[in-house]
Amino acid sequence: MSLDPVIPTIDLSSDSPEKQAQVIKDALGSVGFFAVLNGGPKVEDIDALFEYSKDFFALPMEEKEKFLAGPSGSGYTKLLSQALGEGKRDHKETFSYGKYCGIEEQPMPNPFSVPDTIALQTIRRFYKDCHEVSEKLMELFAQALELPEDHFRQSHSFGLNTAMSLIHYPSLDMEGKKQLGEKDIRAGAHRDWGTLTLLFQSTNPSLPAQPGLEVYLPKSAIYKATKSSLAAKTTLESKDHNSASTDSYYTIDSDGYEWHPAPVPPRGGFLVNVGLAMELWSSGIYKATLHRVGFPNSISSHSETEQDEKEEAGLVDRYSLAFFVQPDDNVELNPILPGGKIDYTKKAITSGELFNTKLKESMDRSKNIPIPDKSE
Ligand SMILES: O=C(O)CCC(=O)C(=O)O
Ligand SMILES: [Fe+2]
Repeated sequence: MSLDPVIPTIDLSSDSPEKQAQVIKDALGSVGFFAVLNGGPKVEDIDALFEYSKDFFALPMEEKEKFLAGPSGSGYTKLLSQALGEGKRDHKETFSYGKYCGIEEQPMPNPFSVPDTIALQTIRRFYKDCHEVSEKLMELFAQALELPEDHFRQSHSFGLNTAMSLIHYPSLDMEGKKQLGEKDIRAGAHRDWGTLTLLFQSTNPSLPAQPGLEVYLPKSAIYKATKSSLAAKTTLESKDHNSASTDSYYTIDSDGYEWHPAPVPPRGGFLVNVGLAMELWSSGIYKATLHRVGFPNSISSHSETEQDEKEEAGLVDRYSLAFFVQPDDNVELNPILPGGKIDYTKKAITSGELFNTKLKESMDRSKNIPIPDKSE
């Protein structure tokens, strides 16, 4: 079963490993994203973490500020303090768990701060399950390139560089919606930096998933994969291509790329994409694809219920959870030569150098973007 004609799906419980590796190879060689079903963390843990996330972000600012992220990025990051893409700050706040300071030592907010509580057990189990399924995926990444199965996996120590991030994209009220600027964005267009990212959305009925993630793809990849390409093309061409870049799913630019809406996997499923470290490591065979989270379109007259209308108008908060897998700092990202051998002859960039370069770039970028004052 595929959730989307363009972004393929693997089923970890029923597809053979050969099929999984083949689907992954095709997906990462073209669109850079795929969906995973029936593997990974427990559904109840995913549901619980989204509840904790909602409670944490609802706390007063002075509480959240007690956990402000330091240089490692672990902890709380305020609304509009990051700019993943060019030109605008991201309309999101995050709480990042793990990376550098170690998951055992990190100061944690309630209810994670009390030893041996269910909350702490849940977040630790979730982190461990994500790590384990990432290891399995890295084995498949290697298998698909006919490399030894531990080629990528062995460079990722448990709990060291990998971080999970609770992400909250607050809703806008009607006034905020009216003031939405052309470039306003929930997460600016970017490529991830690491090996791979697992992306979860809440499918807990009490906190419904929100669309908004879009992947920037060559039209050829989309048309090849879409069975009724003619029907798709008609839809695309009927859009106003000059409208704001964050404004629509399927925006086409002059290079023949489109923003393709990512599917929301069903309960327990998640999306996977690769970052720049994996792109370098695989000599570009696996693609780190540009993606972003936009505000939904303006209110549609087709909305059936008040809730639909609010969702479409961006009046509902969006929560997501990302597990960013990053190789250990000293790992050299030696690329693969044609024929499958690894090129050890040149000094390759290390994972730590790559991460620090990207971190500095994003910090410099956000410093140069003024904080918007919507009251003006
Ligand atoms: O929230 C999402 O769906 C995507 C977030 C993302 O791409 C990121 O934080 O790197
Ligand atoms: Fe991302």
